[in-house]
Amino acid sequence: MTEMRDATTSDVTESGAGAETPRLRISGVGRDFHTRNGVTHAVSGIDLSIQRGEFVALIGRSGCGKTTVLRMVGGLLQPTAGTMEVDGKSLWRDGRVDSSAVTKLGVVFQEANLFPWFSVLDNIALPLKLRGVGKKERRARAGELAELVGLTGFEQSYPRELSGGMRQRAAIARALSTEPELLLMDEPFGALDALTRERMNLELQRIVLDTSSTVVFVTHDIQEAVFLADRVVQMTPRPGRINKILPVDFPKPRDVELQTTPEFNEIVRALRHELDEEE
Ligand SMILES: Nc1ncnc2c1ncn2[C@@H]1O[C@H](COP(=O)(O)OP(=O)(O)OP(=O)(O)O)[C@@H](O)[C@H]1O
Repeated sequence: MTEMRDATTSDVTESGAGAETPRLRISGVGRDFHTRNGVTHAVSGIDLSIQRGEFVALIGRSGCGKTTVLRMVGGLLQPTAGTMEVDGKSLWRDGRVDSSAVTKLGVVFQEANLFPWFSVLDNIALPLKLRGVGKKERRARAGELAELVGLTGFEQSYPRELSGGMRQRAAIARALSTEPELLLMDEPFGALDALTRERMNLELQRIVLDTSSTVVFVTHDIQEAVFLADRVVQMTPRPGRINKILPVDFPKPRDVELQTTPEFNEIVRALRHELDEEE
């Protein structure tokens, strides 16, 4: 039987005595938005610790604050309450984001946000260029990543010449180029067709295992969350809070066949049931 844990108790063991410093620690984090119509409490009281090498998926209904959490972790949005630490160091201090923490992050959002005047290869290589990696090395690395995401033959194309899914794959390759310690992904495969999405899931799993990356992955797709994650965090809206945290203990690497097993589908059903309960 699948065991769901209440969010309130989930962090106790992780932050207990002797535990290693988590890659990411979110404590009591909230974010309000002041609009013409009043205040929106987008998220409130978020507590979550993520260990090195852990893959955590955030799921929940539209508007429950998943993107808001990811943007705060990514240093793009300041929390109005609580603290965030990357490797034990505050991400935000005196209203400013710690630039040394941000360099550890790789970010892939819903839109690819490629530079239109750069080729695919130059887009993928850009973070390496900004870090001073030599031209030959960064082009070789970008070429490998282009192959990895299925863009071989399109290295010299410009973003406008690619489909939406191909642009997104280039954005993923770009985020992976620096082998980030914390990879933040917001529905990165939402625009891809089902087969490409499945392939990207397998490739992402392999890359994450190879690089021991820590990942926070937002998705609407429960199956995708359970396939990829070590823990699935389910949020509820108004204000956005963590409702449940579900460990997924299948060994890795996982094969697509896993998705046909009763054990896998029991976890998917349990999460779907939680989401249905909200209605
Ligand atoms: N810049 C903003 N200004 C005002 N309200 C905002 C802003 N950004 C988000 N919100 C509000 O905060 C809440 C959470 O939004 P958020 O985009 O984080 O949800 P989400 O779970 O990522 O949704 P989706 O699954 O649709 O992407 C929503 O009520 C949204 O309207």
